[in-house]
Amino acid sequence: MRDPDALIARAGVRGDPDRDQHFLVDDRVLNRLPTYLESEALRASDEGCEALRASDEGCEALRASDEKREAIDRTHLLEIGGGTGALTDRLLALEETDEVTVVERDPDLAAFLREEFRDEIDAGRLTVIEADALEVELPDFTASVSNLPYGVSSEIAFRLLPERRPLVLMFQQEFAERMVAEPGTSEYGRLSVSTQHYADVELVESIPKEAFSPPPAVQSAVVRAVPRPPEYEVDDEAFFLRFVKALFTQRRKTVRNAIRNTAHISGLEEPDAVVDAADEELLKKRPDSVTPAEFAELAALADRIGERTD
Ligand SMILES: C[S@@+](CC[C@H](N)C(=O)[O-])C[C@H]1O[C@@H](n2cnc3c(N)ncnc32)[C@H](O)[C@@H]1O
Repeated sequence: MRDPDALIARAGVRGDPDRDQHFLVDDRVLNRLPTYLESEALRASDEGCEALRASDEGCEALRASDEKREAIDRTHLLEIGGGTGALTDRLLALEETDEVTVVERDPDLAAFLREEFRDEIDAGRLTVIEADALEVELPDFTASVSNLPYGVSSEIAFRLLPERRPLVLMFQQEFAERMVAEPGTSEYGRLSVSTQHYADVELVESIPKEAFSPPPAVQSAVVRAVPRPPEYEVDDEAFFLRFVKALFTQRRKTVRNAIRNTAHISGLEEPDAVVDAADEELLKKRPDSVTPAEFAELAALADRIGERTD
């Protein structure tokens, strides 16, 4: 494996925090990141699963995870923000990976990646795209592992999640906690509902600042997202997400008042008609204790009888 500090030295750069450049320099973290495309039990088995095998429950989990491993297609990995290529190198080393595509906005870093990985590019295993990840046409990737530029991590995540591919993404810790939060917690909000609409998400590891050069201001965390259909029906996804956004602008209010007060955001002409028809128990709740399925139920009702303006 290429040494991350040596890559930075060869590139002759210093990460610029103003351009979201915090390079991973901890080998153990770099080596672990691609393994999050596998389940916990499987990773444990790779690290020596004797203890796991000793318990029936563990062996059951191991069998289940073997099935999951089959299901995750790692043939074409996408990395957003290649930097000096330390993670790229680990992705290229994966047995099942035929192809890696890296998107890097910084022209100097993109040029360095092309030089450093010339053999892999010539072999057709690596493509370096110099572009803004918010604008580039995404390739037909099967999964993504990325240490995201924090300034635009939300926008990038919501470009990737609708692609419905397995994702292993690094975020700021607090953002990651909000993505995976459960109803009834202080972290639960629009971000949790929107994220969990697309995937089962899990915060798999917190990463200290010292794992990066230069260190960011706050701790980071890795989120694994495995796509699945939501457990509820949504006819109009854009309206569902807008309705959730609207209600969470009033997270301290009851759902009843939140529906009435946010018609300018949700686009409902007749919010009172929705309130009159909705379940009383649900109307008494506050948005931060409403489950995604309950939001979907309310959004479907609003869509049917709320007379949308759009
Ligand atoms: C946190 S660093 C990660 C670098 C490398 N993958 C690593 O783990 O060491 C984020 C990288 O994204 C790049 N970047 C910042 N904004 C970007 C954007 N909008 N589109 C693509 N790349 C971007 C930065 O230049 C930087 O190289």
